[in-house]
Amino acid sequence: MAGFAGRLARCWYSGFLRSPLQVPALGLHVGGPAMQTSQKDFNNAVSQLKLLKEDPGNEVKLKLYALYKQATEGPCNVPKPGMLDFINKTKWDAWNALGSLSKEAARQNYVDLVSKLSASSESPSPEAPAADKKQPESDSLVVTSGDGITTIRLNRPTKKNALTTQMYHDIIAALQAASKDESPITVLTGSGDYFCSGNDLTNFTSLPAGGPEEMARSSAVLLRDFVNCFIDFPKPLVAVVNGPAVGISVTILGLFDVVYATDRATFHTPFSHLGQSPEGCSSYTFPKIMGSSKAAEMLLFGKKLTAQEACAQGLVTEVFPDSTFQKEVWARLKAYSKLPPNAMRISKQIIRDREKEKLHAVNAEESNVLRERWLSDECMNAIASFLSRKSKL
Ligand SMILES: CCCC/C=C/CC(=O)SCCNC(=O)CCNC(=O)[C@H](O)C(C)(C)COP(=O)(O)OP(=O)(O)OC[C@H]1O[C@@H](n2cnc3c(N)ncnc32)[C@H](O)[C@@H]1OP(=O)(O)O
Repeated sequence: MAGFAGRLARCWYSGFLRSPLQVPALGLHVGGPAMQTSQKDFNNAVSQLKLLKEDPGNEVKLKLYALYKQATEGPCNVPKPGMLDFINKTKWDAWNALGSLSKEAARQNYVDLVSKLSASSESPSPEAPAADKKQPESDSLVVTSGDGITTIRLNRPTKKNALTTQMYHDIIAALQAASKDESPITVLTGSGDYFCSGNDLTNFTSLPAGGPEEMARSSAVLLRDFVNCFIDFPKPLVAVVNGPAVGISVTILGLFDVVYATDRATFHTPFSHLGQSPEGCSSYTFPKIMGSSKAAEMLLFGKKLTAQEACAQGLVTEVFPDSTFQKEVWARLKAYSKLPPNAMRISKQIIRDREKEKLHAVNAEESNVLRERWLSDECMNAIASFLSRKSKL
């Protein structure tokens, strides 16, 4: 795993797994023979955890961390980390939530959990779709060309195609390449049941050396560069919205030429819930597309639209039944891709050029405002709450 995704994974692993795996289980007060057995089982479980074939996910890792601390040190006895220290605060919350659970009970729970994980990693669930298992995390973006269409596919179905920092960079590179390639049409779509769940909220957990301010500054630059690519994209750009869309994956739709959606799709911009503010030029494009009060209901109050509502309000071009969505949409796009490419480009240029300067100014302003928002208590609390599994949209 490379780049930011790799750093992020290391960060979570070092946070949640290093203690149970690498710290020897010292300091346990071993009493009678029953407790010795428990101590031995616990040590075995600590070793067994290293052999797991699959990453158990952050929620489970957090549970393991808390039980390990409780089993080895007893009830949480360290000061609560500051609000900006997301990882350590989340870990502290999990440990503290175990209250006065005895060391013995924590050891037992830890052993039970590891044994459950070992059993399920040996016999994978028959219901799990084979495609999911084949998708390595490093292939988070897949770009293909054929039939006159370049397709940029978000490919993190197990995370609902949430956008990692690496993916923003990869999408920028893919759009730059697509703007110069042979295909007359470019498509953005998603793998699995979601189009995209927006910004990956764990992007904010790996603080750079410059601290939260540097994290906010570099994220604002990345956001601005990312959205600029959509503003400047010179060819017909089509969104094939294969499922629910959240956050930035909704706002950028205002910069697409055409948006096709399955009737399963929903469109959700919960910026206030997250202590954030609109991006993707939506503070300008949404009121223009759907009128100011409908836009306000989405951008201020986080109203989630169905595909039909989004279509009625002009954000979506056409809605298709989910059962025929892929077949109908791709057949139509293949036909459109045979139209004269220069005529399509020039028509897009006339439409877009009138707006370009304004869109760049809006993008720069939205990115600056978000830079401040990301440092606010409202935003920090919302992210910490999602990461500690206390909230979901
Ligand atoms: C640098 C540029 C910054 C631009 C800023 C943009 C702003 C935004 O985009 S705001 C929108 C941010 N997105 C969210 O707040 C969505 C958070 N996710 C959810 O509320 C839910 O996951 C869901 C409603 C999207 C789906 O719920 P469901 O029950 O169907 O599935 P889950 O079990 O929750 O998800 C599966 C898996 O995926 C992980 N995940 C989903 N979305 C995100 C996300 N945005 N960031 C990080 N991780 C996400 C979720 O944690 C699960 O992971 P585990 O299996 O490891 O638990």
